[in-house]
Amino acid sequence: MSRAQLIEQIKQKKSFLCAGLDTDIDKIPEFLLEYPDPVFEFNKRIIDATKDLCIAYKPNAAFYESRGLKGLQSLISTAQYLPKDILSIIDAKRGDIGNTSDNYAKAFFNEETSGMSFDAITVTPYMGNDSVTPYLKYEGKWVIILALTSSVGSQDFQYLNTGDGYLYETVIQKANTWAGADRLMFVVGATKSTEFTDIRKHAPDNFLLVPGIGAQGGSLEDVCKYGMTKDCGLIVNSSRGIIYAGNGEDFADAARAEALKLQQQMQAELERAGVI
Ligand SMILES: O=C(O)c1cc(=O)[nH]c(=O)n1[C@@H]1O[C@H](COP(=O)(O)O)[C@@H](O)[C@H]1O
Repeated sequence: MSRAQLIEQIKQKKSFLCAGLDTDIDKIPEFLLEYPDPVFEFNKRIIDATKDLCIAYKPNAAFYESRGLKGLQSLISTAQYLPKDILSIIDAKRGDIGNTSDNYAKAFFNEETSGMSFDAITVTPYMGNDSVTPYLKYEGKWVIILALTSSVGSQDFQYLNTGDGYLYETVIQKANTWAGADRLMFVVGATKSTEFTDIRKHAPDNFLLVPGIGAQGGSLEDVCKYGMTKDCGLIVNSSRGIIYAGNGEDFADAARAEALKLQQQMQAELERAGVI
């Protein structure tokens, strides 16, 4: 998906909401366990109920890989079911030497070999340039680099002072020499809202994938105040807050109600910033 198509989706839906499909088989409503693939059935109903409100979906690979072959099948079915006009992000947080990254890229971007063709992948920057460029060989696909995460452990490395600012700032500056804002995004946790001003100095045009609202305590209002650009520039994720909003037969309606609340707040922020 191109940057222009992403921005068009945001304007059309008046939303920059990403629903995180962190689907845990132990947390889904019990009646779904009778279906041949309960996790896919859950995802399918969540997608159907929220697709007019979301501009992205982000399955987190861990929740699928932990179930072995069955989990992989749920992920492949989900990847194939996701609407083509909505940004699909595989949250895999990969990072390795070039030929290994080539294979991670094949796994998530090459439908012919793996059955999956996501639009974007989350990548850790620790191994540098040659660990990231293999993903960029795929025309039209996005790399989303971890910059400043929502985790408490972000203090351990990301805030190390390099003598020229924090390490996360170096990550953003360096990565922006590998590709443009039409191919690269950065992950910045919603719990880091005051740092968004700094981040925008290094990444004025990049879209930022922002997890950490809801369950992790980040504020949507602050993220928008410090991080929104004229093109919106934000994709804000909520996983547990949406998908586990309900636990009965009507779980998809409950998920929709939560997504709608977020979309309405997002619409107000987009109007305030003059994006729409
Ligand atoms: O890359 C991510 O998406 C990510 C980065 C980060 O800094 N913090 C973070 O929570 N995430 C992911 O975002 C999702 C957050 O889920 P909830 O806290 O349930 O909304 C999970 O899939 C996390 O793995």
